[in-house]
Order: sequence, then C-alpha cells, then structure tokens
Amino acid sequence: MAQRVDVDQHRRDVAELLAGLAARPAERVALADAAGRVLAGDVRAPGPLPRFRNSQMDGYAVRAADVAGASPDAPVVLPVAGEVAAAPGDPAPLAPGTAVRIMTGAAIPEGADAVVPVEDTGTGTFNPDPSMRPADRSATHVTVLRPRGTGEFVREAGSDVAAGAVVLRSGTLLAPHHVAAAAACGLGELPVRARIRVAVVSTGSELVAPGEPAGPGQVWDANTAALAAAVRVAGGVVVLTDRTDDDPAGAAAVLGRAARSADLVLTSGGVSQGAYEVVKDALPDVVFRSVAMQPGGPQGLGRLDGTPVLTFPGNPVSAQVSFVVLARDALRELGGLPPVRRRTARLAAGLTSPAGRRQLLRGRLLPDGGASPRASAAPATTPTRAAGEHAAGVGPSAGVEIVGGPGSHLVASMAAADVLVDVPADVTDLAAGAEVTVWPL
Ligand SMILES: Nc1nc2c(c(=O)[nH]1)N[C@H]1C(S)=C(S)[C@@H](COP(=O)(O)OP(=O)(O)OC[C@H]3O[C@@H](n4cnc5c(N)ncnc54)[C@H](O)[C@@H]3O)O[C@H]1N2
Ligand code: MOO
Repeated sequence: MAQRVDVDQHRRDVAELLAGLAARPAERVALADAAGRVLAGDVRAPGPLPRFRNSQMDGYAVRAADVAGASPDAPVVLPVAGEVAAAPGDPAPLAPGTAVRIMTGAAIPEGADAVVPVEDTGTGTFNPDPSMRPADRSATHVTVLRPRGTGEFVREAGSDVAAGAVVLRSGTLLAPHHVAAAAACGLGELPVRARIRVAVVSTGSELVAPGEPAGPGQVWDANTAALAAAVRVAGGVVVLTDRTDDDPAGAAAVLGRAARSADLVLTSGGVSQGAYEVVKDALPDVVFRSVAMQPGGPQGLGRLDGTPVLTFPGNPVSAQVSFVVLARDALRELGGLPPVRRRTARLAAGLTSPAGRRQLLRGRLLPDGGASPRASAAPATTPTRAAGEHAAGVGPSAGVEIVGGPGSHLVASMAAADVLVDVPADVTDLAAGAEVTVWPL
C-alpha cells in the first residue's frame, strides 16, 4: 500500500532530496547571456564611472569665473579656441579667457570647470544657418548670455560609482539595467549561479509530439513542453527531453540516459494503478506515495543512479500543479531565486470541496477586485490557509473566480487561469467573499 502524506511533508522531502544540488560552482557568462541569471558574488567597479570628467551638454567649456557676469544685456564674448568631441584622445588645456565647443560626453579640458549649453549663447545653436549641412562651426567667438557656476553641466569622474565600489550585489537577478551597469564598467563577463540541469521525460504509448499528426488513440504530449517551460521559468536549464512508450526496457533506457545527463529528472505519467506503470517499474529506488492533494495525488521521489528523480502524474493539469506546488520553490531556491509569493484573494462565488484532500483549483484573478454584489455582501473573515502557510500578500485582497472544473485533464481550462486556489483538506464549504490563498502560475 502506497504511503499517504500531506502536501507540506512532500514539499519538505522534495527540498531535502534536492538540497545536495546546492553546492555547485559558479560559472562566468558573457554579458549578452547574463539577463535572467543570478549573480554569484558582489561585482566591483574596476575603475571610476564616469571614467573621466565630461560634459553633460552640447555647449562651450569655460572657466566659470570668465562668464560670472554674463547676461543678455551684458553678454560675455569669448574667443573659441577649438572643439572637443566625444571621441578618443585628450583635449588640450583651456587657456583663461577662452572657450571650446564641447559635445555631450566629451572630456572637459584641463582648466575648464563649467559648461555653457549652446542654447545660452548668442546664436542658440552650433548651426545658425539650417540650410548648411553639416553644421558650419567656424565661428571664432561665442557670445555667452548666462553665467554658469563651477561644476555646472560637468560630470565628475567617479560620480556614478567610485573605483572598487560594489556596483552589483551578489544574489541580484540580472535584468537589463544591471547588464548596462556592468557593461559601462567595462566588464565583459559576470559570475552567475550555475543553473540546475534538468531532464524531462514523459511516458505513455499514446503520446505523440505536438506538431505531428495524431492517429486513433493518440494524444499530443502536453507535459514535456509544459514541464520544460516550467523548469526554465524557475531558473533551471533543460538538458534533455524525451518520451517513452510503455515498454519497460525502452523506458528504463530513456530514464537511464536522462539520469546520466542531468542533475534532476522530472517524469510524468506511469505512476498510478494501471497495468502499464513503467515509471514505477523502472525506478526501484523511488518511493511512490499518495500526496493528499488534488490534482497531483500520485507522486514519487528518489534517485536513479544517484540522480534525484521526481515523478509526477500524467494528467496534464496534475503534472503542472505538481510542479508549481511541490517543486517550483525548491528549484528556484537552488538557483538563487526567491520563492513565488503566495497571496490571498476573495472568492467571487461560494464553493464546496471534498473532505480530506487539499484542492488546488484553477482561478482567475478579477481586475475589479471581485466586487460582485454577492462577494461584497458576504462576511470576509473565513480563515482558509493551511497550517504553517502564511500568504505573503498584504493589503486588500483581489477577487478570484474559479475557472473550469476540477478534472485534471482540463488543460485548456487551465490556460484561462492565472492562479491556483488553495482549499485546505478540512474545508468543505466556502462562502462568496471568503479569503483563500492563491499560488500564482
Ligand atoms: N484505479 C486508479 N486509477 C487512477 C488513479 C487511482 O488512484 N486509481 N489515480 C488517477 C489519478 S488522480 C491520476 S493523476 C492518474 C495518474 O496516472 P499516471 O500518472 O499513471 O498517468 P497515465 O496513466 O500515464 O496518464 C493519465 C492521463 O494523462 C494523460 N497523459 C499522460 N501523459 C500525458 C502527456 N505527456 N501529455 C498529455 N496527456 C498525458 C494520459 O493520456 C491519461 O489520460 O491516474 C488516475 N487513475
Ligand atoms: O491526483 Mo490526479 O493528479 O487528480 O488527476
């Protein structure tokens, strides 16, 4: 007789099985591949950023003292000694009483300490004659109409980050703006946490690949693609996907290959009470048990040739719910990602639920907060969270409506859901407006 365990116990057992995968060395990735990865150590700026003092505006680099009295009525006219573009090289020092045309990002010449934007000069532009292309920048003098104080429109070296300072913290989930900072600091690679390498194997003689024609008795394999996608979203990398029919020798060969090529094997199907339960037959070191949840009751966990294996039931909704509830957070934690926060929502309509099994119903969050007349009239105090599980959501709950039925073959209905609605095992009746915990999909 299969063991029967509650959901939280099985979640703990999964986390424990996978804990051995935590100590994997970091790897270095090129910046182009860094988004979505988790930083494996603090990253320090090798030099100051900006690297050198440069102009914040297109205009004229000057000594602030030379333009201190400038106004439209009493402009200061300075000779233009040359031009500095945002280009390689060091500009010549600025002689007192002169100005140089300077472009945004160009190095400030030694001796200059302010930039007068071109709009604050007599012509208001580098190119007073719009018919001239390229701009004629031959003017020998500039008429400064406004004073600029010391440091105005000057970007100091190191004003963004000082040399040696931490620019990205260990554990950061790298997004484009982090990549930008690393790139600006001149870093071509970043140290990141290694991703868990996962093999996904679906079982069943009836399965055929999506995209292929399906004959009588055949169904398109929904689980391989769905579980592979789930693994990737949870920070893992899929190193192998395969299907096996119900032939025990073939299944054993496929599973053996999967175990040799991955840190973790996920299977679906072949674990209930049928006559062809190849997963059970091929995995002698896996404990098969009944977890008190629906869908996703028949579960197994253990090892094959030392590699951790989780076996999910084959019904497509069951396989997906199994991943979300039992494996997602454990996988995310191994990759350095935070758990997906559960939150609370208020039921838009009442429901009944069978006793003794925690139900994970498919739900859709309501954009208007679920303020249906029934929901708002009902008392909103029913505590429905499972023991030991505190939804992280705070503040007013969203509304949630149940979509589709409880059947674990209703894969299209599940596509209309954005959360799983968690109804504890001991709850059989919930009124409209009752607060429930929901798991974001
Ligand atoms: N006598 C009993 N029968 C069943 C029980 C039980 O306790 N006693 N449990 C039921 C529950 S609950 C589930 S869940 C399933 C689990 O069955 P298996 O894990 O052995 O899965 P299969 O039998 O291989 O398939 C079940 C169902 O799902 C379809 N399937 C499987 N894999 C895929 C896939 N990759 N893509 C799309 N569809 C898939 C398969 O065709 C079957 O319809 O057992 C119940 N039975
Ligand atoms: O427990 Mo099964 O996973 O309901 O469909």
